[in-house]
Amino acid sequence: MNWNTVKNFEDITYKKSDGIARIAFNRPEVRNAFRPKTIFEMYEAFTDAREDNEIGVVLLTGEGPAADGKYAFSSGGDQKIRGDAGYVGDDGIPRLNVLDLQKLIRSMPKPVIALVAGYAIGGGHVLHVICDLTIAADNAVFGQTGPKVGSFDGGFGSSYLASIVGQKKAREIWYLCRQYNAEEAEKMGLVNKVVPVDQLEAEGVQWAKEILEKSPIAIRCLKSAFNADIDGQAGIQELAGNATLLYYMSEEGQEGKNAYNEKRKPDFRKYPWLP
Ligand SMILES: CC(C)(COP(=O)(O)OP(=O)(O)OC[C@H]1O[C@@H](n2cnc3c(N)ncnc32)[C@H](O)[C@@H]1OP(=O)(O)O)[C@@H](O)C(=O)NCCC(=O)NCCSC(=O)CCC(=O)c1ccccc1C(=O)O
Repeated sequence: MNWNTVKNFEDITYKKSDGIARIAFNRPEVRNAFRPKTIFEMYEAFTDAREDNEIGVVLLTGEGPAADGKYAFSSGGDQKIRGDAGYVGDDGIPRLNVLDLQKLIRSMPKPVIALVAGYAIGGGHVLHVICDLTIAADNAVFGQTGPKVGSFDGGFGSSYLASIVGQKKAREIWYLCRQYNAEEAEKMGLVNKVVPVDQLEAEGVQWAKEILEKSPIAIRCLKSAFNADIDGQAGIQELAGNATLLYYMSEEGQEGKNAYNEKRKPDFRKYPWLP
């Protein structure tokens, strides 16, 4: 892929090519742990990818390997800058802003594919769970550490995880804080495919290209439909937003707007009441 850098950030890399955005954690020396700045940069890149009409799929990954040869997707919140009420950045304010990123990935109307090489641990694990699809390298390691380090994710990180791997397995993952290899992850339905680490990006690009051949509106409606059942009112809002979008695009919907602007009564009688 001939990636073009969109913008130079400190904690992430952000590139685009041919309908695909590639966003990566870039703190390999701490296994791509994230601090508030990392998440602000991620949020900016994801927002740009969402707004760009040319982009249909986002790949989320981690730069690596580190100097010691090890890979990481992300090891979660940076414990070295964790204060008494959250992760503390240069402004001294404690935050859990990864929750905003989770919501953006979940609700943006484009598929996000996690490409996991090495560790996907803690809040890093939760982020791959939230992505639409996950492709793992054969060296990938998955797990939650919350109850070991004084943290937990009672939102998507537990309930959505349980809807993927089942209640028993999700409780095992959180209560025992074990690590699972790529083969085990594939067996429990946590990842879509496992490939050799040197083929990870090519595989992700191939999956993205296959999606790009499909109908954008069909894919966005499917994403919100898959989300709707466990996202409550927010899920219904997303799904209904797509119905409104399609209605706006119809002649019937436009008749209402045109009649208002032309100061006349709308003529909806010409549209059928379909069975
Ligand atoms: C990932 C490991 C298993 C890798 O082990 P190993 O290969 O042996 O490497 P190390 O020598 O341990 O690490 C190398 C180097 O990196 C530093 N480092 C690694 N991870 C972190 C980290 N998370 N924070 C800070 N620094 C890290 C490590 O200290 C080493 O540097 P030195 O200079 O040599 O010290 C292993 O590293 C490991 O277990 N890491 C910790 C994993 C972890 O516990 N992560 C935090 C989980 S909690 C969390 O992520 C909360 C997230 C959150 O914000 C949240 C809040 C509210 C609701 C939901 C969430 C959410 O979950 O998203």
